[in-house]
Amino acid sequence: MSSPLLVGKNIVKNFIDAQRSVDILHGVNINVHAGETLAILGASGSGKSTLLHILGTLDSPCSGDVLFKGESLLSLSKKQQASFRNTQLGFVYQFHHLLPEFNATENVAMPKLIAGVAKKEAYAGAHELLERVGLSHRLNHKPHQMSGGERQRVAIARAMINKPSIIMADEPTGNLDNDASDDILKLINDINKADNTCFIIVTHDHGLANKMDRTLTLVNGNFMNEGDVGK
Ligand SMILES: Nc1ncnc2c1ncn2[C@@H]1O[C@H](COP(=O)(O)OP(=O)(O)OP(=O)(O)O)[C@@H](O)[C@H]1O
Repeated sequence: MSSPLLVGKNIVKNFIDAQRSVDILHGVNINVHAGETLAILGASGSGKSTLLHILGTLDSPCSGDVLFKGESLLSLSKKQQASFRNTQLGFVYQFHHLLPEFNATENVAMPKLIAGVAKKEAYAGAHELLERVGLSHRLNHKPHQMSGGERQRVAIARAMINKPSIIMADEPTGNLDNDASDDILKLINDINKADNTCFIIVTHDHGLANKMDRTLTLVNGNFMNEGDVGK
């Protein structure tokens, strides 16, 4: 078995709530392999989003470590973590988080512009991806001029623009009807097969989860099937 791309090691997370410590993650271990699709399930409040944020360096654990290709991400400076996120990760959220005043092309190009790529090249890349997600007729539309499913496809195109090895998605179909959810699922599978992009998806949607290579369920701060180390 190849060594994992991303490892969460003994991740512990507590929040202080009304002066009382609330334990969310109790030493979670997870190995994620290049090119796999993984769903994280669990009841509301079980810590799925918290774990995803920790794996994506958007939040810090109280103890434990996160390794990417064997290197600790927690020992990086905030600036290095931001650069890691920009180049290696893509994020997709339930409510797309597109910038409302920018059109689809500009939203998709944004991570490239932030990485210092010239506008012409960034926009060309954005057009190519928007075409790939079936939105070549929506290049100049702003988020409010698009349907929920279209907005989510723009968010996926934005997550792909810097060719990340991992896309992390938090309830990517949470706000969509069945047809739009099926389109997103198909898109995720197409991208995974074509580019070998790994997907880590937090979801309540068992239909979506069951189409992933692997599902892990958080219960009482740990995975029910802990020890499952992936393909
Ligand atoms: N910044 C914070 N301060 C205090 N408590 C927090 C904070 N962030 C999350 N929590 C708590 O941690 C628990 C886990 O939250 P999290 O959002 O990770 O759960 P989840 O499994 O993703 O839930 P859902 O499925 O409802 O989105 C919740 O009880 C939440 O209230």
